[in-house]
Amino acid sequence: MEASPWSSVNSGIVLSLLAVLWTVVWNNLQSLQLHHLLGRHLARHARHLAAIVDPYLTVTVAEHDGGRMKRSDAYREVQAYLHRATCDASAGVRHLKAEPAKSPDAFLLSMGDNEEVADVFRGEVKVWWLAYSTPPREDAGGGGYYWGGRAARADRRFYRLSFLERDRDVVLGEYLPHVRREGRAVMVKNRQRKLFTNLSGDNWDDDGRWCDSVWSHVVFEHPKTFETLAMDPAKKKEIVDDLDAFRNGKEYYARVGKAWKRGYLLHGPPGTGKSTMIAAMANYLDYDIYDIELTSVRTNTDLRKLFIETTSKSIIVIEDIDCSLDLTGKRKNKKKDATAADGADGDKKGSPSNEEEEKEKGSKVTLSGVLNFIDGLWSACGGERIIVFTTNHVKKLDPALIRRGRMDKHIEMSYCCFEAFKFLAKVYLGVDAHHLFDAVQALLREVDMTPADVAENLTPKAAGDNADTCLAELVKELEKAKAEKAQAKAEGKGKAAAAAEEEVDGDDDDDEDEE
Ligand SMILES: Nc1ncnc2c1ncn2[C@@H]1O[C@H](COP(=O)(O)OP(=O)(O)OP(=O)(O)O)[C@@H](O)[C@H]1O
Ligand SMILES: [Mg+2]
Repeated sequence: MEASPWSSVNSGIVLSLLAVLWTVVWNNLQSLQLHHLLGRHLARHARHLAAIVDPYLTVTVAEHDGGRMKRSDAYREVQAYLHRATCDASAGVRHLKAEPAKSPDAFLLSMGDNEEVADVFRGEVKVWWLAYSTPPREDAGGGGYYWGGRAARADRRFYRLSFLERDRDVVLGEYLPHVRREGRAVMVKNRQRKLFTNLSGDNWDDDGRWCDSVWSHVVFEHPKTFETLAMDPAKKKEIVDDLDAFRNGKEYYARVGKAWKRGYLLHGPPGTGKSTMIAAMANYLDYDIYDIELTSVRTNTDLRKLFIETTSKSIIVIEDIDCSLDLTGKRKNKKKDATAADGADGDKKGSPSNEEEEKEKGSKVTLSGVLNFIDGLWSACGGERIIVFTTNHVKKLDPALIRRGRMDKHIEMSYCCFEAFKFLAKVYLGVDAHHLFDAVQALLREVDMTPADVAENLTPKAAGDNADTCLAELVKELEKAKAEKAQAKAEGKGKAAAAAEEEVDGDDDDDEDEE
């Protein structure tokens, strides 16, 4: 049957009328700001319908983009960028999420799920940001795209940007880079320094969600700065200058083709300020600290994972590296095993002993794992990282571990010198000079006392304590230490003499036996 010519004319008219009607309704919706009254939900659907006559484009920013182990920087930057718009009452956001900000009393607020805010760029380009989440992927039972898998089992979160097709070039070419730049600036302003540890595998992430990050953290609030760190002023200046050169060295490192990282080895007796120096460095540079407990790292692969999850502008610390693992031994064993395995007989010589098998059950991190960690290919990821090792026994360490290029700067933290003492006296007691200073200077030449012990003696303990009493106490302690040293020396001499005498006697006996 042939269709009536009227029917096509009629349907054409009806469609045109509907389009006109819709345009009128939509314009009124916007001008009357009805979408506040009707609710965000309705407005969103209205916009989708409007796309029929004036199409919209969208850009989605995922919290974890495919295969990424870390949270996407872009997502965090968008979140930070939208902070102000989110808090603006006129935006009408009703459900907010809060996370700690830099100041102890403040929060960084962001949109809750299904909330939307509008933004205007250059006064003419209007865009809309929607926050939403989707349930976890079906296959997110185990490892997932994030280690351990628990993060993969959490809801997946996104921001969706909608804009008119006619604004495509401005939004993609200018607006989005603007959002990232501004977001980064907000993040820097609100940044709280953090102290990370690998001791616990589980923790709450920045958005208050439980996740399987290899790091857990607390806010880093150590009060020590270079202003309160006692050491030879020239040495201190050298370190501060070195840190400045590193921080400002992005172009230099790129020019010479080196990864933007620097290794420091802090060595010296207990209580000489190695850990304190790390805190002062972090405060000076405004970097996070990642404190690695190496004995809790099971394999070299886990060590690499730890490294990948560290962020730029951070200090990665391994304290007491000599005690952490038998790093020197491992390398030698490996060589020995390899030699044995290569040998023609290839029998029991190459197989590890029971004792070694026991050891293998614990941490399997090897020296080569640590060397790779410091300057392997992975270590170049991210940039702007300082790696610090501390040790009380520098001679115990494998030379490969601390050679220049890996540990670029070796800093010896020594017993308290007179300069450091004067510094502590100023900080703790507020005095630049005192009649007991000469006595302290003379005693410090003869006795080794750590800055930690000097500081302890200079700390007022009772209500009436002042510079006189504290300095007198310090002199007393130094004299006591001097006497003990003299006694130990005398006893040592006595023992050595006795041993020598015994040896002579023994020799006589041997002679007798021989006879
Ligand atoms: N150079 C210093 N200036 C100011 N205070 C210091 C200094 N050295 C140590 N102290 C004080 O002594 C205490 C112990 O210092 P710290 O923990 O840094 O020593 P360390 O060298 O790391 O010791 P260890 O080898 O046992 O880890 C700290 O509380 C710190 O305040
Ligand atoms: Mg320490």
